[in-house]
Amino acid sequence: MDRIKLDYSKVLSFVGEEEIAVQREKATKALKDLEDGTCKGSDFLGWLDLPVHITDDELDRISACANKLREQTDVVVIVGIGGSYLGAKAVIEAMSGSFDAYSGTKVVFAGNNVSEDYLYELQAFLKDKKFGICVISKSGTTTEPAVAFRLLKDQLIEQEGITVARERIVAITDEKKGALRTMSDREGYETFIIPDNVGGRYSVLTPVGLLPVVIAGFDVRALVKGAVDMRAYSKGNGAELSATYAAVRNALYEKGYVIEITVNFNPKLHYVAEWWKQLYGESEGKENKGIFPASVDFTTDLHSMGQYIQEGRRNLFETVLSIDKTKYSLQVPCDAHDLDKLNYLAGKRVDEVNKMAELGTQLAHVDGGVPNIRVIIPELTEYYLGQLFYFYELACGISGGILGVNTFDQPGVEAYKNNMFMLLGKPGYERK
Ligand SMILES: O=P(O)(O)OC[C@H]1O[C@H](O)[C@H](O)[C@@H](O)[C@@H]1O
Repeated sequence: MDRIKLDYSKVLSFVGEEEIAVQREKATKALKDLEDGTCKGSDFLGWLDLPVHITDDELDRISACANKLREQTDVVVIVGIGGSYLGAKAVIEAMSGSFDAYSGTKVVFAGNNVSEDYLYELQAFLKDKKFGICVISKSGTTTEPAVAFRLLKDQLIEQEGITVARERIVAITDEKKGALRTMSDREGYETFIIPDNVGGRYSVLTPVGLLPVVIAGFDVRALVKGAVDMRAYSKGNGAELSATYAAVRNALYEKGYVIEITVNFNPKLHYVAEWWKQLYGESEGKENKGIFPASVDFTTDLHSMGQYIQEGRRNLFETVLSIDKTKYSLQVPCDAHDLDKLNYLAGKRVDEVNKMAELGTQLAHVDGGVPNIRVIIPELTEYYLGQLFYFYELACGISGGILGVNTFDQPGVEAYKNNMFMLLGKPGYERK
């Protein structure tokens, strides 16, 4: 098997190797603190060895539950928000055919917003369908999934009766605490546990990510294997991969490049970037510090955001998720009249056009003052996604350590919740 690679040659005209070396030294220390369990937030380091500890028995149980739901239903609604949906969504979007949604997919998502129209339309879509619910919440008390779950549970009971509804609901939550745990125990739902020492945004390789991926029909064992291999690699010299990414981005940050845009040239990676945004945004954005994580889909956004990136304020850098090999092959056809003047491309692979767009964009943006990192992914498969997740998780742990923050908490997320609870009249929040 190949491995994902990093190319940071196109940052070297913006930061010198000696500046990166300073950050590299900090990265080495941050990595050691992670491995020794002496970093800030060390109660949440369960993700470090998580892939290695996933047993065949656990995967069998996940598969059995997923297969049962697949057999009994036409649609499964994955209810969750933030870390309780983005990892699964990232894998499912990356692995699904682009038009699967139109031919009837097995998995839909809810509980990641409180849009009345979205929920209404979802309920209308599920009417008269055989559906199941996979409700995911580590805390078991998050408002968005709780509201969606209440609505969907009622609908399921109404459509199927209480006994069938109970069989079609699976909950992924804390082992002991939270409203979802209490409800699951009381109703007798099948449950899977999110370990205490794994935070939501680091939970993609727990049942939180794994169960929905199997429900959607993808190869979870390959996903785990990719992460296991990356973990094994990072125990030796391979830690360089994550440490280097962390060091380079911090060297750029020190020079005023405070926005990192993750770029893809394949729309299937859109939600990988969304997952990455939560991972880095919640981990680093605190104490008035941190790189702001943004993302764009190219070439689509070259026709909109491209202008700003090329010529706007020079405080951003790009990290391109570059896929080496496409799954399929398609050539630009020759046209006898050539009215569109495209015959110069005739016979070329569409991917060659895409690759030249990628290279052309990189050169233009570097010329325009935007440092460029490339994360090279051999192929878009579950295996390499597993590698990519672990690479980014480890790099985030290191990067937060370099920055000096507690990478594993998210105290700032509570502020809006408290206001919303007060405004909605939740008991106990009046005085706030
Ligand atoms: O899994 P839950 O407890 O429902 O949390 C879902 C998400 O919402 C929270 O507010 C946090 O900001 C996220 O880190 C978390 O992933």
